[in-house]
Amino acid sequence: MRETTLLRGRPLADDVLDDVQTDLGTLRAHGVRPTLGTVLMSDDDAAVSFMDRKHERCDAVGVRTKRADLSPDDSAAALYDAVERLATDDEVNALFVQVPLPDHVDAGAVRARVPPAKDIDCFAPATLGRLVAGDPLVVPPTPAAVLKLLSAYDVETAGRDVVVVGRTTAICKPLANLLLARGPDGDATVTVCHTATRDLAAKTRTADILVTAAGTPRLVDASMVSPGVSVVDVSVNRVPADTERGYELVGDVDYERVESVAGAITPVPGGVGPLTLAFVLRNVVDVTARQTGVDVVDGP
Ligand SMILES: Nc1nc(=O)c2c([nH]1)NC[C@@H]1CN(c3ccc(C(=O)N[C@@H](CCC(=O)O)C(=O)O)cc3)C=[N+]21
Repeated sequence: MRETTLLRGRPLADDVLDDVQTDLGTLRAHGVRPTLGTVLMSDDDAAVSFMDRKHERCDAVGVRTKRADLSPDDSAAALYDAVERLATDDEVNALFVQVPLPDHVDAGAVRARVPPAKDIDCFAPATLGRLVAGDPLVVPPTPAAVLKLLSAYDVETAGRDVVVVGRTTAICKPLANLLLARGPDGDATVTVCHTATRDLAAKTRTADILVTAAGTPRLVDASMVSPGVSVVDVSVNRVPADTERGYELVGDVDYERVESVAGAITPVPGGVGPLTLAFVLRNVVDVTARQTGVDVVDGP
């Protein structure tokens, strides 16, 4: 009987957070306590909950936070102001703008206001550009989580065919570029699929490694993958269900059916999600260390 490897994110997240704690201790010894500024412009339950979780995590490890929450009906100018305030606040080391933003705001105008030195998500054009150029200042939390899962479970990327389903600037574009880069965690042949892709199944079947970040429950069924594929399901979709919370969390992959075909697969929840959160903290520590000139273990 072939065993499918479960690509669990939680134990890896604990390891990342252990290092973060060590490095926060080092920063404290130098009189530095990082502050994360966050911006949210959504009243979607999942978006608010992700933001709450980030702040809880920061509180738990002693990272200060400044939180700007806006209503999706607020003006674009109110958003630019909120970003500008955190960008120019000397107490704020790290800045995180949660996406998606409402359609009536110019995302480019928001990106332009994020100082590269405070950027933990490659949200500013300069930090995303550096990543694409092969010289990243930071690696965004979700792509970092995907690469960590692959390397920790010895899923080789070099020379292998990776199919990414989704084309977001926050996740898929940086991830595809990192997988494409020369060197460890890279050297892959990368195909990026999206809503206009013809015959998605024909593409996903070519994958040695399939990464889904489309936000569409049950998009990928067992007929769409080849035996032995390593599946990293990034999406954490809430679907209505007869549970206490009124919903359950599922990825883009039909887990029950695909699991029996795959060689390795992430659980949802408990896969990429917890590790993403840990890398938010990792990046807060790294940008703070860089700004203050303190050497930390995993620093830049
Ligand atoms: N600029 C930006 N960067 C992001 O990385 C980003 C974003 N915007 N917007 C919103 C989405 C959502 N997201 C999640 C991260 C972790 C969990 C997570 O930890 N999920 C747990 C379960 C959570 C639960 O139980 O509700 C898990 O997968 O095990 C969920 C969702 C990051 N996002």
